[in-house]
Amino acid sequence: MSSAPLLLVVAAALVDPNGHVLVQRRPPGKPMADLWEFPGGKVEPGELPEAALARELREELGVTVSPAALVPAAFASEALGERHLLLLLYTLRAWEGVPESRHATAIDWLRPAEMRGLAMPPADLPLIGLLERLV
Ligand SMILES: Nc1nc2c([nH]c(=O)n2[C@@H]2O[C@H](COP(=O)(O)OP(=O)(O)OP(=O)(O)O)[C@@H](O)[C@H]2O)c(=O)[nH]1
Repeated sequence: MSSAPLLLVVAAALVDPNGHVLVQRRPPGKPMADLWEFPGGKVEPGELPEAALARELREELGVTVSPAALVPAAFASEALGERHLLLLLYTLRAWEGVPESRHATAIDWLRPAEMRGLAMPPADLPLIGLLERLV
């Protein structure tokens, strides 16, 4: 049986009242540079997933989020180099502040169907179809 250390990543689909979802473009110099992704990041040791995601959304977008507002939506499980990525995707419909790109080179609001034309990490591709049904 093969084994690889798990990398636990949390990400959010911020959904606006028109059913558009925020995506952001990864900056150059990071793995998967220039691909579009959902905001989020790694869960640090000892951190709860929802607290980690609220922290990432504050750092990356400058918004304040209640962990209780994060609704589990879907997950992806995908080999990532020598590790194995477990990506937990939440939906979020309420936050405080106006999202701005503090880390990403760009942000955009798209319907899930419109994401099919975007360059996104392989783990995200199956999540688009799931989001289409949820948003
Ligand atoms: N945030 C996010 N990460 C994703 C997505 N899809 C996906 O494969 N990943 C991968 O999950 C990992 C998350 O790492 P990250 O670099 O965003 O995490 P982080 O903010 O904690 O980064 P840091 O190490 O610079 O502090 C990366 O390998 C990234 O490519 C996604 O939609 N959103």
